Amino acid sequence: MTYLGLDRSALTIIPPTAPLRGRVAPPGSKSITNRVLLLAALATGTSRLTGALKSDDTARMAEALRDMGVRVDEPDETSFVVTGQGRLASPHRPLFLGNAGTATRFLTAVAATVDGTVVVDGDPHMRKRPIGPLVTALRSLGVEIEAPTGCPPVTIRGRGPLDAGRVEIDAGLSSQYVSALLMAAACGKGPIEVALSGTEIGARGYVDLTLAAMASFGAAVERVDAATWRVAPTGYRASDFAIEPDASAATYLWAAEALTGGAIDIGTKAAAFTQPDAHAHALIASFPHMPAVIDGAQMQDAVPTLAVLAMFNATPVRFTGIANLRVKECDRIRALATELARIRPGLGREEGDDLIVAADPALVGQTLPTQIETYADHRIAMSFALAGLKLHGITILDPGCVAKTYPGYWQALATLGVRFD
Ligand SMILES: O=C(O)C1=C[C@@H](OP(=O)(O)O)[C@@H](O)[C@H](O)C1
Ligand SMILES: C=C(OP(=O)(O)O)C(=O)O
Repeated sequence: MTYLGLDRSALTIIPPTAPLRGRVAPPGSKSITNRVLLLAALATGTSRLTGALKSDDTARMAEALRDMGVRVDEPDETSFVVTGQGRLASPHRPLFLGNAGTATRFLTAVAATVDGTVVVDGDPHMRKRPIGPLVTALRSLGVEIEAPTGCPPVTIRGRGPLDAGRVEIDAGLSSQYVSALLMAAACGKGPIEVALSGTEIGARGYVDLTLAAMASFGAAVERVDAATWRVAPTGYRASDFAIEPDASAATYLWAAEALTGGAIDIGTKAAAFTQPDAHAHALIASFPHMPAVIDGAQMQDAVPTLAVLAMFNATPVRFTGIANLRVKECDRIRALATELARIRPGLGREEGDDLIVAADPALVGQTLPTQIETYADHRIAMSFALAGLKLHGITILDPGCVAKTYPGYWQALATLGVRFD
C-alpha cells in the first residue's frame, strides 16, 4: 500500500476551516504487536495475531524473527501468523532493528537463550540509545554479552535456556529492560527472579502490558513485591491474540478533535485501552484548561502530543517526570522546546529535565511560516502536525518518519478533512 506523504521531503498542513469529523481507527498497538510477535515466536506451534500494527518497528521485529528460523506469514494488512519451534535459532547475519527500541531491547535479552552468537544492531539513532543496564543485568545471569559503547551494537553469545537465579535491573532509563528480562526469563532452566535495583522506572504500565501478554502465551509470573517478579520456567504456548489499537496513535486523533472542536470516532473508548498513554485522554479532554503541571512519567509517548496541544491552552503547562524523553528516538525535551520556539520565540523552553510550554491561545489563526525539524522522530512529526490545524504555515520536514509506528497518519488526517501542500 502507498501512503500519503511518506515519499515527500516536506508536507505543509492547511488548517481545516471546519471541525474535524469522521471515523478513523488508529493502527494496532506497536508495544503489544512487538511483544506478541516475540512470544509467539518462542512458542511451539502456530499463533494468529490479529489487529496488528504493520510499520517499520514491527517489520524489524518480524524480519529478525525470520532470521532466527521462525515462520512469520502476513495473510493481510493487520495479521501475522507465527509458527515457532519453542526456541530461536542463531541468525546468519546481525539483526538490524532500525530505531525500534522494543525490538532492540527485547531481542537482546531473548538472544541469550539462542544457542550461538547474535549481534543486535540498529540505525545511527538506535546506536545512541543506551542499553548498558540491560547488558549488565544479563551478564550477572552468566550471559556472555558485550556492548562496548553502552549502546547497540550488542554481541550476545547465547548458550540456550537461561540459568535459574535472580537478576537486578536499573530501569531508570527504560522500562523496556524489565520487559525484556521478564519475557526471556520464562525460557529459563528454572525460576528466575527479576528485581528492580532502583526506585525509578519508566512507565510501569508497559511492564503490566508485558505481564498480560506473557500470561496469554502461558507464562506464570508471581509478583513477589512491588519491585520483584518471579518467573516460572514454562516457556510459551502458541495462542491466537487480538491486538488492541495503539493508544499513543490515538492521542493525535483525540488532540485533533479537541483542537478543532470536532467529533472523531476512533472506534475504541479511552477506558478500554490497556496501554499507559490512554491516561492522556483525560488531559486532552480538559483542553483548553489543561493543568499547570503535568507529570508525564506514566504516559511518556503522549508528551509530544500534550506539549503541542499546550501551546494553545489557556494557561502555561510544565511537564515533569520526563527525563527519559532525552533517550527516545531523539532528545524529545530538546526537540519540543526547539521546535516550539521556532514557531514563536519563547513558546517552549527547557528547565533542567522539565519542559515548559508558554501557552498562547491568541496564536490560533495566525500565519507563522515554520519548517519543523523532525529529527527522524515520528512523534515530533505527528505532534507538530497538530499545530498546523490551528496555524497557517506549519511545514513538517521528513514526514515519512511517521512510518516507524503510524504509516497511515497523513492519510488518516486527510480522511478527516485535512489538506496538505
Ligand atoms: O515497552 C514498550 O512497549 C515501550 C516503553 C516505553 O519506552 P521506555 O521504557 O524506554 O521508556 C515507550 O516509550 C515505548 O514507545 C514503548
Ligand atoms: C519511544 C518510542 O519507541 P521505542 O522506544 O519503541 O523505539 C516511541 O514510540 O515513542
